[in-house]
Amino acid sequence: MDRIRIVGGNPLNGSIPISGAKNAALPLMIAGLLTDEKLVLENVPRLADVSQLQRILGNHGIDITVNGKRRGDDAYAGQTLEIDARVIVDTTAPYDLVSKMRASFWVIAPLLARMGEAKVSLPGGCAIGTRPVDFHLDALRALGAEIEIDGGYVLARAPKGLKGARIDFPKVSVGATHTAIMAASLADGETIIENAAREPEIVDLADCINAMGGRIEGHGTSTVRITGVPRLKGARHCVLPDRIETGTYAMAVAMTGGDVLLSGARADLLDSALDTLREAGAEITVSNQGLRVKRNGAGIAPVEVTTAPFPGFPTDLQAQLMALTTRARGTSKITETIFENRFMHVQELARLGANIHLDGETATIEGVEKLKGAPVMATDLRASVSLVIGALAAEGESMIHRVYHLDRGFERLEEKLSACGAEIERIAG
Ligand SMILES: CC(=O)N[C@H]1[C@@H](OP(=O)(O)OP(=O)(O)OC[C@H]2O[C@@H](n3ccc(=O)[nH]c3=O)[C@H](O)[C@@H]2O)O[C@H](CO)[C@@H](O)[C@@H]1O
Ligand SMILES: C=C(OP(=O)(O)O)C(=O)O
Repeated sequence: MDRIRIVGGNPLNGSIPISGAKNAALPLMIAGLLTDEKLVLENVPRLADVSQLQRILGNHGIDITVNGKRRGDDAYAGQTLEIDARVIVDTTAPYDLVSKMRASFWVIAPLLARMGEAKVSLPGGCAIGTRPVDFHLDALRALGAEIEIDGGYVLARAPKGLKGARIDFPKVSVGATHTAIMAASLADGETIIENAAREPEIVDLADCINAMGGRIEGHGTSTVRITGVPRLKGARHCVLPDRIETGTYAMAVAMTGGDVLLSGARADLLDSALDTLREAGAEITVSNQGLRVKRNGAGIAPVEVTTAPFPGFPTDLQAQLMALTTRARGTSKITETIFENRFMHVQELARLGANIHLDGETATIEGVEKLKGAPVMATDLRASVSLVIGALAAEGESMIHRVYHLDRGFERLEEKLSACGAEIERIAG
């Protein structure tokens, strides 16, 4: 398994290109199953999760043509995927594939909507929590699907098609909102989704489906109205920039000091996370090139944050913020409300010298003067990058093990950071 070696202490200066968003690219690729025409997706990031989903879609008989860089593209340009789901040869998504990439469970929606049936493995457990799919299944039942669970698989049937309905989620769920929007887009009649997730990736999916001939309104608010159409056509859509990658690198600069342009980043996608970063002492200026992040001189100020669905502080930036606060001038508090086990980075940050106390869903972080490099282990996607942030500021050498977690959601991380002066290298092994 690859490792990443970092020698901390260098400030970050220069420019980091922000890739297309993993959490937008995945539902957009799945939406390709909604039409028998070509869906062309631009600015798709080169990530392990994207490759895994390509394999899963291939299992359904979907052709995906990958166009790499075109003449004039810079080294970091995203890839273009042409998704051709003209023929769906298999409506089963097997355990060995779904268990590797949870979001692939969402194929249940287009398979059911287009083929009238789907047999999809339950995704199984995950490091950060139980992550059930009951809200997804309740939404599909509301749309008229017969749902049965047998042998770890969800057997869904709608031989007469899906019917528009009212869906009221008891709790905000990004994935269940994606599932409901995709299924309702081809249902007969009108669907109203209440307590819908408002994440920018939901908006990106709905905009894409509308470009395919869908009729979705209110996306980005808690109430989404969908008028089903008999079929959807092909379209061309550009994946929006990754707000979590943006926030991650902004926190890295805030941690090490320096001055970096996050090119292609969009401030409107970060909302409360930008406020928190500024409160912590980062200077952030917005331009049409992206976000410029600086931290010179004055240290890191402590913050108190509670994660929440968009537009609240994103749970996917919680681990990164914790790394930043380990060197704040005072005591910070971070409360995680979305997932029940998303503090696994705490023990690893402590190996770097951090002083963190856990009490249920709240972490109290006493800022320390300095961190010291050490061998540490990645436990999940965002925890892994919080260790990178800690190591970038720690004295001496750190070795981060199990970086396959990192490769799920951060494209060319070591290249992007070393281009800004970090002493970082990947050691194959
Ligand atoms: C590929 C992708 O986009 N992943 C994101 C998506 O994950 P995902 O869509 O899996 O997360 P959800 O928004 O669904 O989860 C929110 C909470 O609802 C619970 N829940 C969810 C569904 C369900 O049927 N029943 C249920 O109880 C979950 O256990 C969790 O406690 O949103 C999360 C919350 O913003 C992000 O951290 C993930 O990066
Ligand atoms: C939890 C995440 O992703 P996933 O839902 O794919 O596990 C994430 O992107 O932080």
